[in-house]
Amino acid sequence: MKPQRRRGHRENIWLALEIGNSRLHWALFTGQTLSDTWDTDPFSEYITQQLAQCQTFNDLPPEIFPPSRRRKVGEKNSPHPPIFLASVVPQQTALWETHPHVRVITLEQIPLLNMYPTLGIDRALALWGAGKTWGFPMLVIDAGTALTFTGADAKKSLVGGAILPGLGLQFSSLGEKTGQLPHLETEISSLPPRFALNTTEAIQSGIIYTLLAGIKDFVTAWEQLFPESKIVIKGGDRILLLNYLQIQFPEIAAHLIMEPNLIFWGMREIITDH
Ligand SMILES: Nc1ncnc2c1ncn2[C@@H]1O[C@H](COP(=O)(O)OP(=O)(O)OP(=O)(O)O)[C@@H](O)[C@H]1O
Ligand SMILES: CC(C)(CO)[C@@H](O)C(=O)NCCC(=O)O
Ligand SMILES: [K+]
Repeated sequence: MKPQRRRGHRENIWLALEIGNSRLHWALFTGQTLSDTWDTDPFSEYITQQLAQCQTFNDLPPEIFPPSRRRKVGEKNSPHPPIFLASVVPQQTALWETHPHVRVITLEQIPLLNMYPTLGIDRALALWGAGKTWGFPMLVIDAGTALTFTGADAKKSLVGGAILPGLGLQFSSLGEKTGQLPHLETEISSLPPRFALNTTEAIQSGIIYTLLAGIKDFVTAWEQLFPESKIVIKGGDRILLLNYLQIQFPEIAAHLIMEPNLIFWGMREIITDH
C-alpha cells in the first residue's frame, strides 16, 4: 500500500481523494507533506472511464487535476501517482474501484478500537487524524452534508457519536418538503432575531439557534465524560458555525480547534511510514 519511491521522479507523490456526499475533496502529498488541497464536483462515469486510461500525471483530466496545480508536480511524464480513496458514497466508490491506480481505504486499516461495521470511513479517518495530531481522548465535529460528532477515549477506542442533517440539508429539506417555505441559501450574513417576524429569518433562526444549542449540548456532555479532551471541528460549514458559536457561546467556541484537513491527516497516518 505504500507509495513507491521512484528513481528520477519527484519523490513519493500521492493523491488523497475523499468522496463526500456533496463534493470530492482532494489532496496532493509528497511523502508526509501535504502540498495542496482542492475540491471538485462528483464525476460522471465518462470522466472516471477517461481516468482509467491515464498513464502519466499529465494525462489526468482537468476536472480532476486543475491545470493551475500541475506545475507543483514537476516532470511531464511522471508516472501516474497512486490515488488513495476514502468514500462514503458507494455509487461513486464503484466508479473508481477498478481504476488501476486507485487504492480504496477501508475501516480495517484504521487502528481505532471498538468500531462498528457501518461506521463512515470519513468519521473514522477524521477521528484518527485528529487524535494522532492532538492526542486522545478526542471529539471530532464534522459540519458537512451531515453533521456528525465522533469521539474516542484515551485508549483510542471509539466511544460513539451522533449524526444529524447538516446546515445545508436542513435548509433544503424545509424548502423541498413544504408547500410554502422557500429554499434559502446556507449563508447567513448575521444572526437573525430569535423570535423573527418574517419567513426568511424565522427559518434561519430555527435552524441556526437549534444547531448552535445542539453543538453546545454535545460538547458539554463530552467534556463531562472526558474533561481533558481536545475537540476539533471540520467540514464545509465549520467557519460559519464556529463564527456564530463565538457570538452565542464563546466559552464553548474557545475549546474548539478548527482544521479542514483531518481526513487527509488520517490518511497520511495509515498510508505513509514515519
Ligand atoms: N463550495 C461549496 N460546495 C458545497 N458545499 C459547500 C461549499 N462551501 C461550503 N459548503 C457547505 O459545506 C457543506 C457540505 O460540507 P462538505 O463539503 O464538508 O461535505 P461533504 O462533501 O459531504 O463532505 P463530508 O462527507 O466530508 O462531510 C454544505 O452544507 C454547504 O453549506
Ligand atoms: C454520516 C456520514 C454521511 C457523514 O459523512 C458518513 O459518515 C456515513 O455515511 N456514515 C455511515 C453511518 C455511520 O457512520 O454510522
Ligand atoms: K458526507
